[in-house]
Amino acid sequence: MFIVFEGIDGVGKSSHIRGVANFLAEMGVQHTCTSEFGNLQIGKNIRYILMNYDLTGREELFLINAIRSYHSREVLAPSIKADQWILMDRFIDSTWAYQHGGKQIPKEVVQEITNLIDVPKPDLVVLLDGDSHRNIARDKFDNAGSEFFDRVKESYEERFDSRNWLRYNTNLGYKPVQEMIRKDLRKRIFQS
Ligand SMILES: Nc1ncnc2c1ncn2[C@@H]1O[C@H](COP(=O)(O)OP(=O)(O)O)[C@@H](O)[C@H]1O
Ligand SMILES: Cc1cn([C@H]2C[C@H](O)[C@@H](COP(=O)(O)OP(=O)(O)O)O2)c(=O)[nH]c1=O
Repeated sequence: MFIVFEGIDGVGKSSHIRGVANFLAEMGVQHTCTSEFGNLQIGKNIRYILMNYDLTGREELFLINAIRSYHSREVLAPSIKADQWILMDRFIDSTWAYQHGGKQIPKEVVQEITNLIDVPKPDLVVLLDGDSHRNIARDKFDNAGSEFFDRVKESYEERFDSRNWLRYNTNLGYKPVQEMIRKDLRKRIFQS
């Protein structure tokens, strides 16, 4: 089961991934937690570039897809082969939300670049929808202002697919949302 957590910066993705990882450990489900910008050193370097250089949306798109392809080969493919559950912090829908929605790169351009790389499709996307809990003035994306984030949120809405997306209102607080996520995943554990 390949699960991706999506949502704006500071909405609680890392916290909920940690919670779900603990839950899977309790249930005896083999799993791995990963993200393109956080797992491998090369990804951390790319994140540094993204956060500290004034890149155009297209430049970001190329960089992100390069690391996406590499991370997929190095982390996703072996985990899938080993039949592990994957909990991933952001994936392709972040690119739709940030580079298409936020930075307003046309759909066709995002689609064309995305088509060039071969990556697995998530079984489930967990969309965390609510306010950011991060000190907003901290980084470049936050400085881009609330209109940027409104467009990011709108793009997530456009991408929402009721077939394999679940949405949670994080403004209800961490604990109730984590409980809802666990309840929904429990069904899937017993199905698999
Ligand atoms: N529901 C919540 N209420 C209050 N603070 C929260 C909540 N969820 C997360 N946080 C805090 O907000 C910050 C950002 O959360 P994090 O999980 O890192 O978000 P993301 O991975 O989406 O950027 C962390 O300091 C975290 O402890
Ligand atoms: C994966 C991805 C992230 N990003 C952005 C979202 C974040 O602002 C930034 C860093 O990602 P990340 O480290 O996941 O941020 P956070 O923990 O704050 O949610 O990169 C894109 O613009 N496009 C993408 O495809």
